[in-house]
Amino acid sequence: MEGQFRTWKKEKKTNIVYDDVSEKKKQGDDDLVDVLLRFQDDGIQIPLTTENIKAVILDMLGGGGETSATTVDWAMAEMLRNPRILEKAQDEVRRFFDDKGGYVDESRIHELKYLMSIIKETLRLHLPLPLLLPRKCREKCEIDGYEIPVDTKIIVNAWAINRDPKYWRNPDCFEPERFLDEDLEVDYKGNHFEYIPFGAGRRICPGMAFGLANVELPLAMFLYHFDWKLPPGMKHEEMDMSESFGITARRNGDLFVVPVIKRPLPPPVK
Ligand code: HEM
Repeated sequence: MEGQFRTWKKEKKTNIVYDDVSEKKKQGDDDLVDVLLRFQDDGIQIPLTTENIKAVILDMLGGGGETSATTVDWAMAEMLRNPRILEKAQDEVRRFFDDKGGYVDESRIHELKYLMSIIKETLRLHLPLPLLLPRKCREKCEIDGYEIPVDTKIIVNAWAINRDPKYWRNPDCFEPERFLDEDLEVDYKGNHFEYIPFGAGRRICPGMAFGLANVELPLAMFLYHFDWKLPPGMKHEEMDMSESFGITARRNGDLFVVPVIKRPLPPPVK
């Protein structure tokens, strides 16, 4: 960021940044950085350094962007591979938002039970951080007869847990319906150790609500406004669903799809 800033300075482009900031100030339009800087100025109980602010922004971009984007990509890929699921999800989303004048927004999005179950199933099979994050053990403990000394680095294989046949019927199949079953009460909050896409306990992902919103809204919009087709010659049952290794477990290769507009954006409300 600082490098970019220097380049801008050389090119005398910093005015763009300052103009934008002062324009926003005029409009009283605060973003996250404005709020954090205000906390810094006002002096809260815990001092907030500029380094802290930079770290928060880095966490937001690093932790938040790739994880949500990977989830949207996997959900779309799974639906395209399973046209029955895609059609059922589109029916639900279109019925719901047609009644609201064609505006897809977040209010009451959680009433879309089938879409929510697709997202849950996507995060069961394709959790973006399959090994969560490495942690250090603070106290000596014993797990399954193994003694774990203090300071041992712990890696939790959440990928394997989320596919364990002891807890999941047809564990490797993409079956969103399993989450509609009222007997299967699992949520994201780390209360059910057989399902931990966001981790669990005091180090559970702090961006969970934001991350889910970043997945729910784009998917609802994609499904509502467009029909989706695979490029000519590609068969849905032949799609490559293998994973690659990186910051997150993305699909191997990019997803190529052909969107067909079905419901254009309605004119803005005056
Ligand atoms: C679908 C979206 C997301 C998924 C699946 C996800 C998943 C995870 C997982 C599995 C962990 C490790 C938890 C553990 O070790 O027990 C984690 C940690 C973290 N996540 Fe997320 N995350 C998502 C979105 C976000 C967003 C949007 C943000 C920020 C805006 C974020 C910020 C963080 C941070 C800062 C940590 C480290 C927390 C700590 O070490 O105490 N995540 N996330």
